[in-house]
Order: sequence, then structure tokens, then C-alpha cells
Amino acid sequence: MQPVTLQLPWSHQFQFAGYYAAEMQGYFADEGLEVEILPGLLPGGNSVNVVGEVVFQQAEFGVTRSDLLVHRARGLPVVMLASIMQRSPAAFISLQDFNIQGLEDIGDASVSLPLMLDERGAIIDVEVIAALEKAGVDISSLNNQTPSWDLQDLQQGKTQLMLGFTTDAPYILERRGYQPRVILPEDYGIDVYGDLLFTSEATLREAPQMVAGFRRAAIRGWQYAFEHPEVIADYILQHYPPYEADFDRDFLLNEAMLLQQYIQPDLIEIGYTNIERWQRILNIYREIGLTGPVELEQFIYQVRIAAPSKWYKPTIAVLLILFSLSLLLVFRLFQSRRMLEFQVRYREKRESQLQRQAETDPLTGLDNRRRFNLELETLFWRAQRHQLKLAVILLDIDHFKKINDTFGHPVGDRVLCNLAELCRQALRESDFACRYGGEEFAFLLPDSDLSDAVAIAERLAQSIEDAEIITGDQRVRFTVSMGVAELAPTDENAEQLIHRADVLMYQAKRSGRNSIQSVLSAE
Ligand SMILES: Nc1nc2c(ncn2[C@@H]2O[C@H](COP(=O)(O)OP(=O)(O)OP(=O)(O)O)[C@@H](O)[C@H]2O)c(=O)[nH]1
Repeated sequence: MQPVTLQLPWSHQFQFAGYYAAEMQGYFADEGLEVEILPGLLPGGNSVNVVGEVVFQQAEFGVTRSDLLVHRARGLPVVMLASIMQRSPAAFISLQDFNIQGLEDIGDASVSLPLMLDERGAIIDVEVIAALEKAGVDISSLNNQTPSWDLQDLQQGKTQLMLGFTTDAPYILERRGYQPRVILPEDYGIDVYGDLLFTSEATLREAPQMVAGFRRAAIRGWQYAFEHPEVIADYILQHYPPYEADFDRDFLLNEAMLLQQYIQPDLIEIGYTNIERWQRILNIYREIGLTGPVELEQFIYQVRIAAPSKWYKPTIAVLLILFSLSLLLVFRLFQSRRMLEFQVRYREKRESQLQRQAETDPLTGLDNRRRFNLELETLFWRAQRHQLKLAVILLDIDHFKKINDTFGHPVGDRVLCNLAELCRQALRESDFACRYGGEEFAFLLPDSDLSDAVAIAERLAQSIEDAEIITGDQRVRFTVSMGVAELAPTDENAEQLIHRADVLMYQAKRSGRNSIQSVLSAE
């Protein structure tokens, strides 16, 4: 086995799935290669200069984007082996709140974009510079900081615009509860290839068979990765665990789905490159002065197919073409079906997750008021129609503001979580508990009348009385006020039932708190 190194430009993630798949499936081994796959972003935010590593032969292969063309124009002996992404997912990422709708709106907003040469003289991101130039932005007047690549800087408002991938940054921001805004270089006419696999002229000259084998194995790997995204996501997590906490299984599968738009595995042969398109990309970069001329024939690797000779050449060629076409057709059908199945399963799962999220209180994990109201409506009409019992308890923590003020908000949060747990324990499987508001909880008790509900409320009050939260050397205790009401035959709608429980809860507060009220007083 020949040891070789592949240098990635970023952390391990689905963006490089094909290479892990080639390793896992033994495609590299089939070519006699033992490949070390190195991440390009190290903990602490330091990034590796991929082009430098390959040119100085620290690694035989690297992955980068269309900046490779500019390096070539500047005389670096790099060769583009395969265009893995037909489009680039690199984009400007902002938040809706910052109101930067397009690059023209940047003004003096603080941005963190890779605009400078890095310490080894490599241009970090030509797409960004090209898009800004096309938008007519004066780069030298930007209020720009060195990129930290940390989305937290956006969340904290330290920066209002940064570079990110559409296949990961928006998803992470949304998951953290922010509303991202994405500005695409494509909107400014910068339509370029995304991730490219490349090597150096020296490596290609010294080991052309090895380079051909690596390319073949990588492309087979990519095909496998799109047919089995879940298998590869698990393989990444097991063998190349990303150090970013956000890069979990859901993240990787979401990335897998989004990457299809960029790699287009069901439309285009993976790795396909088109010299005319490279010419157009070169023209864009030349137009704005980023590069000079490039001999594209030298820059783009020519895939060589061994040629048969003599008289049977044409026959074999025709047979081969027919055979390949039918194989391709069968393969495409199979691949599209698998991908479709995966997408449907993934969407269904995501939708149910989103639905669940929209109905759950993130702090306590109980259902939220929205879910409660839906459940209340259903149970109310069912009980009315079939003359069933139904009771409601509204609960409010006493002097909760004082708990927050004395012990701090985090301790207040622990009280809420603790109370939620006690509620779960006190209620029956068929009962329904929700966080109704800040320090207010509500319970729906189907098939219970007033005395059943009061018994449950008393049991809950007792467990609350016994509970304590320990913080440092202090013990925090709390009490609650509850209003209990049962369905009356005269109730015309669910609101009337809730209203009675609410009035009773305030009655409990007025009567000195730490009590349960179930009978309306005559006030
Ligand atoms: N820690 C924490 N506090 C919250 C949360 N939601 C609401 N609160 C606080 O709950 C407190 C409710 O205060 P008030 O409405 O004055 O009620 P109270 O202090 O419980 O007084 P009474 O209900 O009259 O006994 C406010 O200080 C809110 O900031 C939360 O998620 N976590």
C-alpha cells in the first residue's frame, strides 16, 4: 500500500463525504493506496494553507475552490483533478436583524471577510473579492476585521457579515434560534465551481498511475456517499468526529441533502469539468484584475482512457458505449430512487422535529401553551359530546420574582425545571402538563372531576413542599398557588373552563398564596 495524504480545507463534515466513503469501502485500497485524510481547520480556529501543503508536497492531494486558478496564474504548479461541486456554496452570511439585504448595503457595518493575503501569500477567497468588486463595493473602505469563522460573532453582533457555506451556516444559526440572511456571489455574476480536488505537477509527473487511481477511488466514494448518506454520516461521527458541537448527525444529513444542489450527482457525472466554463471563470477573475492568463490545458487534468488498437477498435467502442449507456441508465434510476427515498424520509423526520419544537417549551421540555390549547379544544369537545369528566389546574409559583432576584436567573430556571419534573411525576399518563407562561403551568385532566383534580393538586403541592434546590451552601424552597376547575354542563367553550381556573388561582394568591382553591368565593 502506498501512503498518501489528502489535505482538506476545513473540519471533517459531509462536505468531504466522498473521501471517507472511498476509505470505508476500500476503494482507495483497491488502487493500492492508504490515504490519510487531514482536516484543514484546527481547534482554536487556525486554518491550514491547503495549496501550500500540496505545492510543497506535504500532501499529495488537496481540496480547495476556484482560488486554485488564481494560484496557477501566479505560477504555482497546481493541477485541477476533478470539479466535485459544480457550483460553489460559499456565500456571505448575515442575520435578518442587521438589515444587510445585499452587498451594496454594507456601508460602515462591521464585517469579517477573508480579503487579505494570508501569511504565506495565498489568497484566501477570490469569490468574495470578486463579488464585492462586481457589486461596486470599495474594499479598502470596508470596516473589516480578520475572520474568526465563528458564528457566535454574528450572534453577539461583533460582526454583521461573514463568509460561510450555505450548506452549513444557515442551518446552524437557525438551530440556535437566529434568522440568517444569505447573500450569494451568484447574484453578482460570480458563478464558479465549488470544491475541487487537486494535486501538484510534481506529484502528477512522478506518479501518474497513483494520481489516476486516487481520482477514480474518490469519485467512486462520492457516488457511494450520495447513495448511502446515513452510513457515511455515521462513519464520519465514528472515525472523524468533528470537534464542533454543532456537527451532529442531523447536521451532517442536512448537509448531505443540501450538497446535492452543488454536486448534482443525478445530473452530472461527479468530478466533471468543462474547459469553456473555466475560461469564463478565468475571464471574470481577469476582468477585475485578480489574475493574468492561464494555460487551461495545463491546469486541467486530462482523464486518460487506455485506447484499444487494430481493426476491432470501432466495434469495441460502439459496444462499450452501448454497455456504458445502459449501465449508466440503470445506475441513475437506482440512484435517483434511493436519493428520493432518503429525501422523503429526511423531510418527514425534520418536519416532525420542527413540529415538536414548535410545541415544546425549550427550558422544561413540557408542552407549550400552543400545544395545550390544541389539546384543550379536543378534550373539551369530546367531554361535552360524550358527557365525560374533565378538569383543569392552573398553577403559579409564588414570589418567583424574589427567587430570581435573590438567587439569580439560572437558579430560577432550575426551579422551573424541578417543578416540571414534579408535575410529570404527580400526573397520570393520560393527563396533560404544559408550561402556560413564565412561571405559570397548566394541567388538563381527562376523566377527572373536581375532587379527583383537587387530590392530584394536593399531592403535587406536597411534593413541592418537600422539594429544595441546592445552590452553593443555600437551599431554595418555593410554594405555589393553584386554581382547580371542572367542566360544567353549561360551559359553552373551553375558555370558560380555563377562565374559572384562572379566577380560582388568583383567589389562591389573594388568600395568602401556597394554597389550592376549587370553589369560587362570593366576591
Ligand atoms: N428564571 C426565570 N424567570 C422567569 C422565566 N419566565 C419568567 N420569569 C420571571 O418570573 C417572574 C414573575 O414575576 P411576577 O409576575 O411578579 O410574579 P411573582 O414574583 O411570582 O409573584 P406572585 O405570582 O404574585 O406570587 C418575573 O420576574 C419573570 O422575569 C424563566 O424562564 N426563567
